[in-house]
Amino acid sequence: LSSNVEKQCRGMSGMTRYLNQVEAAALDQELFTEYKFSVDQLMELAGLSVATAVAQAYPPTSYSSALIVCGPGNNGGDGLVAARHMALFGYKVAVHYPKRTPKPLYENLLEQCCKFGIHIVDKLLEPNELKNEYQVLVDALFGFSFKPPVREELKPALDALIDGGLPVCSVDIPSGWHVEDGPSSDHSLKPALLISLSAPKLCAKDEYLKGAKHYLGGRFLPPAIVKKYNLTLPEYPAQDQVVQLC
Ligand SMILES: NC(=O)C1=CN([C@@H]2O[C@H](COP(=O)(O)OP(=O)(O)OC[C@H]3O[C@@H](n4cnc5c(N)ncnc54)[C@H](O)[C@@H]3O)[C@@H](O)[C@H]2O)[C@H](O)CC1
Ligand SMILES: [K+]
Repeated sequence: LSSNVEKQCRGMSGMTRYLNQVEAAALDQELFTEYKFSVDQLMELAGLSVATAVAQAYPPTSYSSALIVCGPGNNGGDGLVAARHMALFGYKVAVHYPKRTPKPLYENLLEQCCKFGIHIVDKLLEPNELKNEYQVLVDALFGFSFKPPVREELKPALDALIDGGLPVCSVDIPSGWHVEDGPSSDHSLKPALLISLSAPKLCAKDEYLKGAKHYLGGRFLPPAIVKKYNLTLPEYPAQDQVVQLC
């Protein structure tokens, strides 16, 4: 880390207010009920910011082939959106989406992925073989609604992220981590990059991230929500969709 980034990082962790799980869900709900956003709107901005942060940290010129592991909820939806934008950014993109929720929102996003030439991988390679196909992984398995422990059916997807030996970019929450208490065992996911969406949750504290890069994205919060939740967020540079915290 350059000394500038270190200073910024230390400064951020001192001043940032991290959300707990209940606050993250309440803020999310308020955006839909009080501020009349649709899920699609926010998911598009969230997914675009994920793709942007991944491309800044792991550019397609060096990390040309990406696998995005998507879960059954909105975190997985962010992954499907990010996949499409990453394809536009020049990555060769594959998506693994083992547990699909039958809702038009996700079905449409998946259809768009197919139409953008994204390869849908039904059966994953063994974790030790992933390196032969991909250079970077995106973890869109679980977000702020995750309750440990991971159910059996999604363990292989999580193990691929943990044991793949590739840089993992986690969307909002490193999958398998407690939203507030961070990693639960020595075999927890160790992301190389976390993209917090709208505001960091407690598990994004430096003591848990241990040197991983940390970006904030999801630039869509109404000023009144920032005030109500007493959020202390960094300024996004100019028109950027992401800001690097660490
Ligand atoms: N306000 C924002 O910043 C926005 C964030 N977005 C993203 O949405 C997720 C939260 O989405 P949600 O649908 O509430 O939940 P998850 O995706 O975290 O997961 C729910 C999904 O997972 C299953 N599940 C939960 N626990 C387990 C378990 N132990 N084992 C297996 N499966 C589990 C559960 O059954 C559900 O199916 C947030 O993090 C952001 O990424 C929005 O995109 C936009 C607004
Ligand atoms: K995740």
